[in-house]
Amino acid sequence: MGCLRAFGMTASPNPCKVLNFPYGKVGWPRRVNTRVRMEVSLTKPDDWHLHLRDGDLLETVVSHSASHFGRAIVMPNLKPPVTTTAAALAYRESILKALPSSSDFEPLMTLYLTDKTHPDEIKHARNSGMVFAVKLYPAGATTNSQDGVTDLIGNCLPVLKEMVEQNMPLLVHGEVTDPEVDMFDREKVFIETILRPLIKKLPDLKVVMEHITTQDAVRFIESCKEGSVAATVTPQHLLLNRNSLFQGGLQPHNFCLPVLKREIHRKALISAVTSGSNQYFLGTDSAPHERQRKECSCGCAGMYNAPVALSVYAKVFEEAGALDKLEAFTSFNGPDFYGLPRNESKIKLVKAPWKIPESYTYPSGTIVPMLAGETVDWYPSAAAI
Ligand SMILES: NC(=O)N[C@@H](CC(=O)O)C(=O)O
Ligand SMILES: [Zn+2]
Ligand SMILES: [Zn+2]
Repeated sequence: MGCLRAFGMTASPNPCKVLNFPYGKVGWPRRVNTRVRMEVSLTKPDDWHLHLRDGDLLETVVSHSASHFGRAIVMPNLKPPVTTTAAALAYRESILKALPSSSDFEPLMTLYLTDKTHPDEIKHARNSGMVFAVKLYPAGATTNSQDGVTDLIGNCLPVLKEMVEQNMPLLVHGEVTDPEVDMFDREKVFIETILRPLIKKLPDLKVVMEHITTQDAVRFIESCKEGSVAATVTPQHLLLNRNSLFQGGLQPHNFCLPVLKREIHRKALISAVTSGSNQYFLGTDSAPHERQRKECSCGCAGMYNAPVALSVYAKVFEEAGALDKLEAFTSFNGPDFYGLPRNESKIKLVKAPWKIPESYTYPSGTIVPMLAGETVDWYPSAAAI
């Protein structure tokens, strides 16, 4: 369990007072002064949904993830997509090469499912010991999904059956692509027309519904078997609603897919992740795009949140009075679902103001992080306790 500490900044024989969870019952230390500082100690979190890209952008972004996270499920939507185990292993090597030499960050690789993926590829993936899941992008749904699946059951049933055999999870971008369906309803329609029938047909398939955004998705996850169907939730879908796309003018850096939703959906996500259910875990969906590709007439979807993700999750859980539930979400539920060991090392989150950089530059461009230039309350300390 996480450890919450509060300590005064004035000299005292015992400046550090450790409070037991739930801290709401224990209350604050008596000698509260205006400069009380809080820390949360967490088992090192993992990121179960991450876009690391390639080339020089990879070198810039990977260190941000590696400084806070132990492992990450690395999404395969490169150009060309990572469709084979051989390509996944080569991508893994380039990620490891891009890491700072002291880092023990572990990339967990995935395959990009296409209409043509062969069931043998799933066996190779499992035997490699380095590939942990297969990602479904409905063709046309999101960034680099042109090679995605056009008819899941029609074209991929043998592969899905092999995934059941190999206990290989299917990670789902859960939106329909029919242009007739309203942008804000695409997740809900996907659940009813694709996901529910899929799970009925293959009840033993492990599925992660990625980056859920709606009350409908929460209800769906609740209706499914624990340990078999789970969901990742991003910082942006917990912190922002769709108003933030238009606040003071069009805000391209708040555009991601699935698009931000109404406040009732954000509230449903907060209730879900703070409920204590083990079906939800951390997946940032950190998805950097070069600044010009977001600030243009047809901007890309994706928010670069790796540097701020833990600060945002901490804020959301704190405001919900549920800091005691944070560690399961960040560090336990994900590895438990994937059948991997929990991390052993710790990180700490310090409650202290931290101004987010306006941007990060890399040799061929600039990326703008989520909450650029704003100040957040929680600061993830890279140092292990
Ligand atoms: N989330 C996004 O808006 N974009 C992601 C793709 C994805 O996860 O759908 C990207 O790779 O840019
Ligand atoms: Zn997606
Ligand atoms: Zn993604």
